[in-house]
This record gives sequence, structure tokens and C-alpha cells, in this order.
Amino acid sequence: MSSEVYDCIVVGAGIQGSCTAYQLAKNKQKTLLLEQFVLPHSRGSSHGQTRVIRKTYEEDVYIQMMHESYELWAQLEREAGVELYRRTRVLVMGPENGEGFLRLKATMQRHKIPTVFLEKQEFSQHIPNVNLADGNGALIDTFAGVLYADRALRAVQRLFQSCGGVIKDGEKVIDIRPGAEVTVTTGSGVYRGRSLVITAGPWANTLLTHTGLQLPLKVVKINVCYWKEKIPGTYSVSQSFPCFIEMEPKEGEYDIYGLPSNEYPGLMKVCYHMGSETEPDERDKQTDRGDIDILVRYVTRCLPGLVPVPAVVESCMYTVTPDHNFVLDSHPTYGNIIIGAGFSGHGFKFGPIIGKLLSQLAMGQVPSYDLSPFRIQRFQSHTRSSL
Ligand SMILES: Cc1cc2nc3c(=O)[nH]c(=O)nc-3n(C[C@H](O)[C@H](O)[C@H](O)COP(=O)(O)OP(=O)(O)OC[C@H]3O[C@@H](n4cnc5c(N)ncnc54)[C@H](O)[C@@H]3O)c2cc1C
Ligand SMILES: O=C(O)[C@@H]1CCCCN1
Repeated sequence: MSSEVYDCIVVGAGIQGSCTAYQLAKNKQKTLLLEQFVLPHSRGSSHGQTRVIRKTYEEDVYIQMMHESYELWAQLEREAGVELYRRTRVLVMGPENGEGFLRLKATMQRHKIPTVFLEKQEFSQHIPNVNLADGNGALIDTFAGVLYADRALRAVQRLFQSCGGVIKDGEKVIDIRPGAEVTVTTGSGVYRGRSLVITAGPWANTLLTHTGLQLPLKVVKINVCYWKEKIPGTYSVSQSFPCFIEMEPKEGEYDIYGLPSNEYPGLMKVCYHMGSETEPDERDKQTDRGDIDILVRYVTRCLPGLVPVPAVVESCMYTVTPDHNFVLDSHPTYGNIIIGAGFSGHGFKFGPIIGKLLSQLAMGQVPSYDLSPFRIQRFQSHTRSSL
């Protein structure tokens, strides 16, 4: 075991762990970031070229966090000297008189988010090549857009290293011993830290086993589908086509969302916001395509400019909590172990602010937002503790 003691060890170099490590290093904390795979990799939740960034949330706390997150993304762009965000707008469609759509409308108005509300008769003039379903309303968040995900992850990791942070990749954590100094064992070393942050994405519960805690997290595989434009460019970022979210396309179904064609010319990303349960190490054994059947029907009905058969299918994973809200908290027994988990398929855009909040918890500071919606305690009936 090395005699060196880190102020903080962060396990997991996805977007949340990388942003947390960077915030810690910026705050002069001696920080080690451990990653099981050789970087970069495509086995977790943060890979791929693009993610949606938006303020269209029904809950106040997410909108408040997004105000600061946009600023922190802009700061990262300046620090890294690369473009990470492209403004494209986000179109949200949903049952006009449905609870979710009405709540979203009200929240956007209450927070004075620059929003355009589209009437049915003017819809196709603003958004050609999309069929708005009967009974659906539509709004546009005009500041929303696309984050360049892979590029962002690399930039944050580089910035962390430039502040003196240490990344050890290809080192899987196999044991954690809690204590005033937490001892972390990997396949090739033993490290000690005054605090530990666990941001292990789909593997959160595997790591938490070593601390006697299990959270109610469900890991699902997402089929990331790209669809061919019948006329190349119809839905492209250069034609100012927005990202879109279709809330509750049918009763009991999850949202469907899309991003303008950009990363693969001529192909538009359209995905289903849920998948089938999987073990994170056996992701590719999950071959259920029920979500793709739903998407084929949706593309046929609503996106007539796309060939209704996916041209490319990639894989990614969500780690979903019962209420789809994140877990941002200290361990209930070991106050110097901090957990960031359960990002439920919508955490990327919050990366910089989550990094700030988890670093505040790791440094024993009061977090800058009320984290009660993200506490472990809310799962009381689900949480399994063997302590
Ligand atoms: C298809 C798809 C689309 C999405 N779209 C959006 C979107 O449009 N907008 C948005 O905001 N969010 C979106 N998300 C969600 C967002 O990408 C995730 O919330 C976010 O990437 C989660 O990051 P993470 O750091 O928690 O997890 P991960 O990226 O999975 O990182 C965890 C890391 O921990 C490592 N690790 C695990 N166990 C160990 C161990 N024992 N030792 C060492 N390392 C370990 C893993 O290898 C991994 O690298 C999407 C997600 C998917 C899958
Ligand atoms: O977080 C997001 O913004 C997207 C929206 C739709 C579902 C997937 N995630």
C-alpha cells in the first residue's frame, strides 16, 4: 500500500465522476480518479457523441440547477478551448390537456424560460416534416441544444489532470474498506482517501455492496437508434432542425426523443426513453427489441422523412431510480463516502453542477442546493441495508 493519502478518491470516470474530480482538484484537493476500463470506453452511460441539454423540466429544482449548469458548461468551453454546446432548440410535444404537459408549460412560464408555444395551425410552418398528433400541444425551449458528449468527457478529464489530478484507468475497484481513511483496493493497487465518491453508473450497487448498502436501482439497456433521412439533410442540425421530446406518445409508453442529424451525416437519432433490464457486465446479452418496434411505429406515424427501419443501433445504459430522480447524498453510515447515482437517463446535462454538489459533500461543505429530492432516505421502504 502506498503511504500517500488522497483528500478524495473518486470511483468511476463517467461524466459525473470526471466533473466531480475536476471540481475537487480545482479546490486544491489531492484527488485520484479510478476507472475500471481503459479510457475512452463505450461500456457505461456517458459515451456517444451527443446529449440533449434543456431547461424543459416539470420540477423547479432541475430548472434551478440547469441555470447554473449552462453557465458551468460555458466556463468549461472557455477553459478547454473547445465547443461543447450547440444551440438547436428543443421541441416538446405532448397531450395538450395532459397533466405532464400542463405542468411543464406552467413551470416554464413561472421560471420565465424563453419558450415559444406553437398552435396546431402554425406548427408545420415552424417544424416541417413532423406530424403533430391530434390533441397534442407543442412548445419550444429556445436556448436548448446539443452537448458533444465524448468531447466533453475528454475535456473535463484533461482539465482535471491539468490541475494536478491523477487518473488511473484500467483499474477496477474490487474492495472498499470504510473508515476515517477509506481504503480502496483495485486489481493493481491499494489507495487511501479521506473521502470517497462513488459515481459508478450502472455498477453503483456492485460497489455499494462493500459498504453494506443497496439502492433500488434498475439498470436498463437502451438501443440507440439512428434513422436514415429519405432526403439527406431534412432533419439536420444545419437546417436548424431542433431536438425533440414526445411526451407519452401512447398511454403507458415512455417518452420518445430525437436529435437532429449531425454526428452521422444523413442519419437522425431517435430513441425510446426506456429499455429492458440488464446486468451491466452482460449488456450485449440483452437483445429485446420491443422498444425498436415502438420506434418503428412512431417514425412511420410522425417522422415521414425518415426510412422507418433503424440504420444503426448502438448500446448505452440507464440506471433508473423508482421516481427517476438522482441520488446525491452521503452514505447513511459513513459520512465520508459520497454517492452520485441513479441518473435515470437524464443526467449528462447536469454534469458540471453535479460535480460541484458532490465535491461540496466530499469536502464537508453545505451543498448549494436543497438536495432533499435526491436523498437516499426517500427510498426508506426500498433501501436494503445489511448494517
Ligand atoms: C442512450 C442515452 C441517451 C441519453 N440522453 C441524455 C440526454 O439527452 N441528456 C442528458 O442530460 N442525459 C442523457 N443521458 C443520461 C446520461 O448520459 C447519464 O445520466 C450519465 O452519462 C451518467 O453518468 P455516470 O457518470 O453516472 O455513469 P457512467 O458514464 O456509466 O460512469 C460510471 C463509470 O464508473 C466506472 N466503474 C464502475 N464500476 C467501477 C469499478 N468497480 N472500478 C472502477 N470504475 C468503475 C464505469 O466503468 C464507468 O466508466 C442518456 C443516456 C443514455 C444511455
Ligand atoms: O435528458 C434528456 O434531455 C433526454 C431527453 C429525453 C430522454 C433522454 N434524455
